[in-house]
Amino acid sequence: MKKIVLIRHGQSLWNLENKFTGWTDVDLSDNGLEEARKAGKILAQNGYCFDLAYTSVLKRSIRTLWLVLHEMDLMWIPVFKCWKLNERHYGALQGLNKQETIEKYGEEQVHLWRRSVDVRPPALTPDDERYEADDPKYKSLKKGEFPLTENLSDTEKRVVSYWHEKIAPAILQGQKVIISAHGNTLRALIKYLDQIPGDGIASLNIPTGTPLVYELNDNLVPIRHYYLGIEGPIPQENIPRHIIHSPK
Ligand SMILES: O=C(O)[C@H](O)COP(=O)(O)O
Repeated sequence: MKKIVLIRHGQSLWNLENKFTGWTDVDLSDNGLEEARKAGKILAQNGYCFDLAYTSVLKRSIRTLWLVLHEMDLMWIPVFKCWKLNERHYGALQGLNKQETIEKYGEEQVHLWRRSVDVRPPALTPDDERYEADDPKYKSLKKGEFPLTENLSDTEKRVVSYWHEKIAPAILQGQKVIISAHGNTLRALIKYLDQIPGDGIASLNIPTGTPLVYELNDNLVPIRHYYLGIEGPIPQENIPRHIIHSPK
């Protein structure tokens, strides 16, 4: 049996301000910093240890990982950063307030943009200042690879390609792995691992800064999964389809 830990970054400054973030490189709020430290403590208290870590190139997930590893005294382990673990690109919604966007376009449209698997938010244009293809953190992207917007399926393709290229081979070699990433990146990975069809993933929201453990069989098929450190009943919207229980 293999065990991996997924963690969505702690609360970011734009989570706090209720703004669409996507690839905007926003840092953690004070609460997010604290969530990340708490996650590290909980993992250490529960006897977890990692050989390798994976994260995006966005500072909210990198800093979350740093704080987790710091609390676990594991800052020395190799950390691999890849844009393929970035949050879903939110196109021209990036920077807009989610509530104001609902007031302007209606609840139904915004829900489709946020949670539909195949609807893309309005695209950025390459002359938009939010189009950051020249940022050095993206110099490894091939021409045309930098997204102007993404739906969850687009995100799933890049996340799953990285899973097969890098993460799965490491797990199969027996490495203990943590992945610090983003709400929609983790929804996409869970959709793939649990083979959740179509919009079966629409109602899943991953809480910030909360370790989600996946136990996998030798073929990397999920056996069960559970959160660490949630006190009280777990809200239904936080529970991936096959969740069984949260251990004490
Ligand atoms: O990019 C964002 O705005 C958030 O990290 C995820 O937002 P969502 O819950 O609206 O998909």
